[in-house]
Amino acid sequence: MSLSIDGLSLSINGRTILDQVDLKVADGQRVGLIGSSGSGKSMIARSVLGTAPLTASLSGSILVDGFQILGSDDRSLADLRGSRMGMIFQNPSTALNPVKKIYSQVELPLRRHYRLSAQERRRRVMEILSQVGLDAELAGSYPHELSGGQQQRAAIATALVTKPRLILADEPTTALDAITQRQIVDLLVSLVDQSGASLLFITHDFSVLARVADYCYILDAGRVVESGQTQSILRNPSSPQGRTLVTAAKELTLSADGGKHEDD
Ligand SMILES: Nc1ncnc2c1ncn2[C@@H]1O[C@H](COP(=O)(O)OP(=O)(O)OP(=O)(O)O)[C@@H](O)[C@H]1O
Repeated sequence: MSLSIDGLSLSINGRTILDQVDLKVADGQRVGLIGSSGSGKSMIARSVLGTAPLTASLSGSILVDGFQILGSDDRSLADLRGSRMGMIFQNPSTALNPVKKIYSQVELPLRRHYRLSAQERRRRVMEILSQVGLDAELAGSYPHELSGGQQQRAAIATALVTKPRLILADEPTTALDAITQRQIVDLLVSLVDQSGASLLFITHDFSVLARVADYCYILDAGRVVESGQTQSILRNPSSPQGRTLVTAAKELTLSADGGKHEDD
């Protein structure tokens, strides 16, 4: 499912938060949105989902598969979110309901948005749990009984159980350790590729982004300051913000390698 954002501006109480943002995700494409903290990345995701703060005033256009999000009624937006768009957030422990077992959380979007028998729902829930690498017996667990990585797998299962055609992932690995981070990123990429869905992946870390997206947009203070092929931006960023983010990713990689460099 394609996403086309054109001239999106958003302000709250007269303060500009997004300024004429243009961003495209083609059907089946994986695109990255990268920027420092507070640059407006989550506000773009919230605008696409139709969940920007009530005090926000928005202008421009957001088309999801040709459907105009801006100005749409709550009912249509809720239907779109529940069935055709999937959202994965940074912190799985806040995305999951602490008093509900994993099975019923993953099942909920199916109950809400599809007319399926209990048996059909069960088949789909167990299928997606297996695809995200969670043992069937964990379906009966509460979120606090799972590790951070398992919680994020459960959150991914909840987001993907309805087979959405557009997935928004907002820093889905930031709360995880480096090894789990890599496993979750690779899992997400393989699930997205298998399903043929489109992905907008939000991060502040180029080393994560490079594993996910061939094309990316750099956001700074609510404006897109650079966009292009991820590898070419990594080699030769043209904006000062791009240079800062690329340098930070290289320093992180170097310290993770104990100071070794690719060319060593
Ligand atoms: N409900 C709100 N009311 C007013 N301002 C808000 C609200 N939510 C976010 N903002 C402001 O909007 C700007 C963009 O925030 P946003 O969360 O989109 O940034 P971000 O790039 O996702 O940051 P991070 O990487 O830290 O999550 C920030 O200056 C933030 O303070």
